[in-house]
Formats: sequence, C-alpha cells, structure tokens
Amino acid sequence: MSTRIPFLKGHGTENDFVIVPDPENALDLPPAAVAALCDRRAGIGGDGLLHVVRSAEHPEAAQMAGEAEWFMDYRNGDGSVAEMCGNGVRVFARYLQHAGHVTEGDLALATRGGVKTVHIAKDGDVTVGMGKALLPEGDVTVSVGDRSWPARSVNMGNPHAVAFVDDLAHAGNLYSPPPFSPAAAYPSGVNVEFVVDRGPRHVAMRVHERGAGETRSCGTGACAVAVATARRDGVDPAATGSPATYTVDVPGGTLVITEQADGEIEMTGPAVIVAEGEIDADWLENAVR
Ligand SMILES: N[C@@H](CCC[C@H](N)C(=O)O)C(=O)O
Repeated sequence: MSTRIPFLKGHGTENDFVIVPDPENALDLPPAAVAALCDRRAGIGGDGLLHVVRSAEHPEAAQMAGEAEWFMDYRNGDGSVAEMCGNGVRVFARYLQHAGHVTEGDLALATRGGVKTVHIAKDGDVTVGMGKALLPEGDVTVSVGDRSWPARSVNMGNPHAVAFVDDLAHAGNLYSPPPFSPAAAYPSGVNVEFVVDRGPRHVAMRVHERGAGETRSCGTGACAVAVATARRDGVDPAATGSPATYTVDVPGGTLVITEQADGEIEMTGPAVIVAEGEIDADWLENAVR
C-alpha cells in the first residue's frame, strides 16, 4: 500500500482550497503536483492550495518565525505562487483551529505578503488585518470582447485591476484572462475585478483570478474593490480620520471590508472546513511525471 498524505478541503465565500498540512516542510510540491491536486475532475479540486508549514521550516518564512509560528505557502490552482490570498488566510486560520494548533482569538500568520493578524471570533467569522493598499498611478484599460473600461490599479500584496461596469454580465464568461493595456502595467499578470453598485457603500463584484480563472470570491480582490470604490466616491479615511466600511457581494457570499484612518484594511468573512482525507502518494507521483 502506498504512502498516504493527509489533506483537507475548505472554502471562504466559496473560494475553495486544498489544504495540505506539512509542519516540517517535508513534502515536495512542484507546480505540477499542485495543479494535479487542484484539478476538479482528475484531482481533489480547488482554486488554490494552502500548504501549511511552520515558518521556521520554510526558507521564505524563517525570518518571520519569531512573530508568526505558521506560514501560509499559498499556490494558485495552476501551480503558480502568489504573494497573498485573503480568503486563504481565513481558511488557513480555521484549519489551525480545527487541528487544535490555536484557539479562537488572535493569532499572527506569515504569508509572502508579510505577517497578517487574524481574529477568530466566537460567532465563527474570521477577520484578517490585510495591511495597507497601494494605489499605483497610471492609466490602465481592461477589455472583454468589444467592451473596455478604465481600471484602477490596487496592490494588496498581489496586483488587482478594478473596473466599474454597468452590468456584471458584461464581463462575459471569463474563460480566459481579460486583456489589459499597457502590458507593462502588470508584468507578472493581474487579478481583474468587475464591479457594480448595489447601494450606499455596498457593491457586487466578479473576478478573474491570475492562476485560477473566474472564482466565486477573492478576498484581496474584495479589499481592492472596497478601496477603489471609496476613492471613486471621494472617501479617504486618511483624510477624514473616519474609518470606512464597504460590503462587497461576491458570487459565493459577502465580505465586509473596513479601511481605518491609518490605511489599515480589515476583512471579515466566513471560513469553512468541509472534508478531510488522504492523498495516494503514488497517484500524485504519477500525476507529475
Ligand atoms: N483568492 C485569493 C487570491 C489568490 C491569489 C491570486 N490569484 C494571485 O495570483 O494574486 C484571495 O482570496 O485573495
């Protein structure tokens, strides 16, 4: 009988992840292995993979080990590496609670985007301190078919282009990444959010994620959308000294985003563990050949 590798499956507002606990960083997870695990027909299925490693055991996180015991080694479903995943951080925290590594309350988690503070509430929601948004200058256009829109660039550790549209259906089927220009705006690709207004400080979005395609939610994307919408509305907490809270509906649920007067952004939403199982190591080895 071949070796078995434990995994879990979880989601946050239906942005779903294969969770692979590997505290000692003993597993080899090349991009092809991640893509095979995230494959929805031939694998387990997920928009991305959360590799759960002790910070001290991972070369990219060892310098954060004093602040944060655990490192979220996040991979997109196509196997590519990303700097941050907002829904992933919440699900990662839920996994640590589920496994008994932490209890509800506050914890610090290491990510490629730096150390994030997380609060696991009694009511079950998880709040993440997402850091500050960067708003690079420069005109960007995104297009789908015959339509194109100006987009606001927002960096939440990872890159986003936010376009306000009249109708979310105008984003089309999103089977392929929406073209953008100039190409130099996002040399490593971009996550593209399409946004419509729903009410005062309330919007809805669809997203095409770099490395994953259209997903049912994107946490960093929802933060980017909240900040872009606030600036479009003339709302800047740094200028007024008052926090601004936006509700962002995604196809898989709702996220609540608050930008504080110091620019720090908090995101609150659900995080769910749905299943646990074992990966056949022989299957995985064959899948990457
Ligand atoms: N779904 C994530 C974002 C995952 C990374 C993204 N696809 C990228 O490549 O930047 C989220 O919830 O933030």
